[in-house]
Amino acid sequence: ETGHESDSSLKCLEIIIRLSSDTLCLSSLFIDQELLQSLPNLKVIANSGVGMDHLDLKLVASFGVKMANAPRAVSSSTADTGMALLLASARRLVEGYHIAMSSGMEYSEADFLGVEVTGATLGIIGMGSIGYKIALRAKAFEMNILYHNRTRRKEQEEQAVGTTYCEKIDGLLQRADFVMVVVSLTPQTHKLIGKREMELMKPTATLINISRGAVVDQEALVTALQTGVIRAAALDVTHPEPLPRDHTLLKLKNVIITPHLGIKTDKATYMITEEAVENILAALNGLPIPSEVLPS
Ligand SMILES: O=C(O)[C@H](O)CO
Repeated sequence: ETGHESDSSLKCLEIIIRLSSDTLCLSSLFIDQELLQSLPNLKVIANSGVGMDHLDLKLVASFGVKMANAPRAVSSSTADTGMALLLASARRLVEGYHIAMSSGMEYSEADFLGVEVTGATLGIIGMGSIGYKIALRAKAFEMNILYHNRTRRKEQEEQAVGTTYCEKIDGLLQRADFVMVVVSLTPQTHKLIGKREMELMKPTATLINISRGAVVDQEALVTALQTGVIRAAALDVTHPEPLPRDHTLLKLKNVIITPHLGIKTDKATYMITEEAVENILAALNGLPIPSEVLPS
C-alpha cells in the first residue's frame, strides 16, 4: 500500500494480478515503467482515493491503460477532516486535551484563548469536490468563504451560497483568516504555498493542509510558525509521512499534525470500493468511466 519497495505491497499486488490481469485497484502504490511492462493485459487502474500523484499519468496512458479515482466516495470524509483541523486549531483543542489529561496540572481559562470561527474568512485553495464540501460546511459555521481555483466554478458558487472567487491566489491569502489547501499535487502545485505566500497571509492566520505535504514548502512553514509570520498550522499531510522523529514541526506548539487520515471513515472505505468497482466495470465494458482521470 505504501511504496514500491514494500514487500507486503508487492505481495498484495501479486494477489490482485492473479485474480485479474485486467485491473489494478490501489491507493498509493508506485507504478513505474517496469511494472507496466510486466502487465501486458492491464486495462485500468482504479485508484482508491482522489490524489493521483503517485502515478505518472502520461506514462500510464501511453500504455493504453485507463485511470480512475474515487472523488464521490472521499469528498465528505476529507472535508470533515479539514473542518475538524480548522476547529481544533482555532480552539486549541489538542493543547487543551494534553493539559486536561495531565493530572494535577494547574491552568487558567486564559491558557486556551482561541480564535472565533464564526464570522471569520476561510480561503479554500482548490474547488473540486472536496473544496466544495468544505464550503458547504464552513457556511454552516457562518464563515465568509473565498476560493481560488484554476477555473471559476460558478455552479459551486451558487450551490454554496456566498462563495467568492479570487482569480489570483494572492488576494485570497491576504484576506483569509484560515487558508485551507485542497489542490492535487502536480508539478504546478509543488510548493505552491512557499515563503512569499506565507508572508502574504495575515499574522493571525492559520494554514490547514489536507492535500499533499509537498504542496507546502515545509522549511518555509517552520520559519513562518517560529517567527510569527502566521499564527498556526494544522496538517493532515506532511512531506515525508511520517515526519522523522526529530523534525522541528513536531516540536512546535502552534502546529497540529494528523497521520493522513483525511478519507478514513467506515462509510468512505465502503464507498471507495463501490466507486472503484463501478469504474473498473465501465472500463472493461468499454463504457464511459464515471471518474476517469486523464493526463493533463
Ligand atoms: O488522495 C486521497 O484520496 C487521500 O489523500 C488518500 O490518499
